[in-house]
Amino acid sequence: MPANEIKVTSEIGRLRRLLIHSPDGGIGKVIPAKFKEWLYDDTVQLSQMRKDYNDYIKLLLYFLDPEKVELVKNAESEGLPKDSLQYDCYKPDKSTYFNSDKVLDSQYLLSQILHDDAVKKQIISAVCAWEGTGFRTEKKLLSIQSPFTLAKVLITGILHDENGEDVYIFQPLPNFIFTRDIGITINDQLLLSNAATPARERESMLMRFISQYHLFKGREDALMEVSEPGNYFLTSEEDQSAYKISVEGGDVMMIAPNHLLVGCSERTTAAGINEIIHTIFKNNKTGIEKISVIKIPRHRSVMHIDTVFTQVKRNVWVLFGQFSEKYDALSKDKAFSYRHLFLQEGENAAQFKIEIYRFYKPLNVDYDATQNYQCDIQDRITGIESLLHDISVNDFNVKPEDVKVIYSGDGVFPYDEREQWTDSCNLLALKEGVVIGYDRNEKTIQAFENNGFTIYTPEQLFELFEQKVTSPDDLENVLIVLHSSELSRARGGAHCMSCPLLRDEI
Ligand SMILES: NC(=[NH2+])NCCC[C@H](N)C(=O)O
Repeated sequence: MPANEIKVTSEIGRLRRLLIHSPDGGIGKVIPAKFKEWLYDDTVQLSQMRKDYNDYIKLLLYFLDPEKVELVKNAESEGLPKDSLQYDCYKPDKSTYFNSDKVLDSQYLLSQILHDDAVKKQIISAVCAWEGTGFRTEKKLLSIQSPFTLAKVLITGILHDENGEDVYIFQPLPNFIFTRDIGITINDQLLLSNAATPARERESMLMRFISQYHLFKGREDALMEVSEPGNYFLTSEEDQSAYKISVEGGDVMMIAPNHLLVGCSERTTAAGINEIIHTIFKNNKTGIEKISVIKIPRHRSVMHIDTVFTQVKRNVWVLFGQFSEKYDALSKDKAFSYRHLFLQEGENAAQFKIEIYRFYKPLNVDYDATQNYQCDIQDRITGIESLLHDISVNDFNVKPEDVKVIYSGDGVFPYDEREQWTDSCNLLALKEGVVIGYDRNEKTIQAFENNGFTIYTPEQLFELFEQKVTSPDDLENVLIVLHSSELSRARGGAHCMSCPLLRDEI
């Protein structure tokens, strides 16, 4: 596998390379007054979160880069109990960092590109301009010699000053652990995010640099961006809010080689989706021929579609049952311009109304030559289960009677809602049928057991791997449950904490 190979054509093919970010010091500085703005709902005990996240990394290494497992095991056993040094092997700025080319930390990649002086200047000016800092701060940043330290400062916003004290120079990025949201691999192309809120805009910016100067170096034309048109600033405030473009990766799923799912949500706007549809259909290299758009309520509890459902196997899904079509009474079709499609019916989250539309790539049309091409909505799908059935049957050749939907909290109120809130529906597939979730979602876990899945904690699995009782290749129908009391407080699960770069084809 070449060290820079990037290609994803499904949500469940065996995972080979991904981008993550270990919880950094910025998370330990989140304060209640900033919850709303920084998209947190609670403070987090950083030390515990790190321990639980390290299990996640170790698990990823067992599956993706087993040679590095020895390294982290040795480092862990050398450290004294409770000695934080034992965890240094997980930190991208330490000399003992595990440094895998399959489990990549965005902070490490950032430090790599900061070795180049011209890139360093460009990134510092961009970040300082964006954060509105003065020239003094810019000079201070330029004077930091170690790229590893600088990468950390650019992410945490915390500088260790001359007196040895931590000072804020700009806001931290406590959501950078959710690498899912900053970019989406579509075949061998990358769609960059355009964050919905200022709290995450610096993340989008850093990802732009990381992908341009590292992941896609020499292949920059594989990067897709969506942003407002140049004359956007001329439009009225009202139009600006209607045409505002934002796209976050939790709303985009590369579900099958020719099929993309896009959520219209609190974070991804209708105008953003309009741009995605055109950008993707114009780019033949994506291989995408159909795009299904799922409109969910604009509500914090379901900020992206991956908080509502994720795929487990070709024929198995996990879904938040309150969004089941059994609860829906869809209105009759109307004629629409899809740009306004999702804004028509008000944004009353309490209605919890799901709408699904499918767009097909126009055939025999020279997309480039056709300005303002309108692609037709060809299908309207009645609800999420119908969509999931359609994908299993038509994209994966599953027999209709074999499709299974497992519900959050086993579909029982109030567990469905409680567990959806702590990411019961947000699972990451390491391979088909082997997924990572959270241990706190007990009723959902029970539902998985009832459907023939075996449940393991990371420790149990590490033990079984060590004793060679089983191996990542042998596992089938398994839900691995991470300790989650702290991780879940940041409001994202394993799906959010991963940006897949390479998966085997299904
Ligand atoms: N793909 C996801 N569901 N990401 C979850 C992001 C959670 C983060 N606290 C935010 O509000 O932005």
